Amino acid sequence: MNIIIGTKNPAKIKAVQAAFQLYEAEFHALDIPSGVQDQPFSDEETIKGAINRAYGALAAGKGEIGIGLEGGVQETAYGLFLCNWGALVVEGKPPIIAGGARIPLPDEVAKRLIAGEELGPVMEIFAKKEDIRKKEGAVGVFTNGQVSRADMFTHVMKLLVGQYEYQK
Ligand SMILES: O=P(O)(O)OP(=O)(O)OP(=O)(O)OC[C@H]1O[C@@H](n2cnc3c(O)ncnc32)[C@H](O)[C@@H]1O
Ligand SMILES: [Mg+2]
Repeated sequence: MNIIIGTKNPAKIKAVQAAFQLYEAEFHALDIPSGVQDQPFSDEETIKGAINRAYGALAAGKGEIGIGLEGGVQETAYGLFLCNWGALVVEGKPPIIAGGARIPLPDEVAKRLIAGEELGPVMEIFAKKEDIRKKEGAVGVFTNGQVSRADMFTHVMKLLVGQYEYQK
């Protein structure tokens, strides 16, 4: 089975591979645009980005399954929360969707995003480290390394693969 992943971000690729580890699968990672803002600002926009990437991946690569994983933020009465969504698509069927764990962002980070900056670069300044989005992620930084971005996306991927198996 060929699985086309709509990103080259290693934290996301690792999560896809982990969730399909019992499958005889070949993975192909392609840079696919999300079709939404670089910094999605709601669950709905983030879901749309994940679905767009999953269908984009399926269309661009020759495979049976397309995967889209997208990170965003959602405003709430309790602050700006990280949100992450995934989509698994198979030709001719509606997308399978799953969401990831969420935590509030510190005010200092939230303010910069509300002012129009992107989380990736803001995290590099905040944590004084490069490539956080490809490694532990904001979720890893703000949970003291307890849950990395790959861990969080692995959970999303298990929710997707589990639904895919149930619906088969
Ligand atoms: O290459 P792609 O797949 O696009 O990976 P990405 O890291 O840009 O991830 P997203 O597009 O899904 O994330 C949307 C934005 O949020 C940032 N972001 C999301 N989650 C993050 C995290 O855990 N740590 C740091 N930046 C994050 C990311 O850099 C983007 O600015
Ligand atoms: Mg991106």
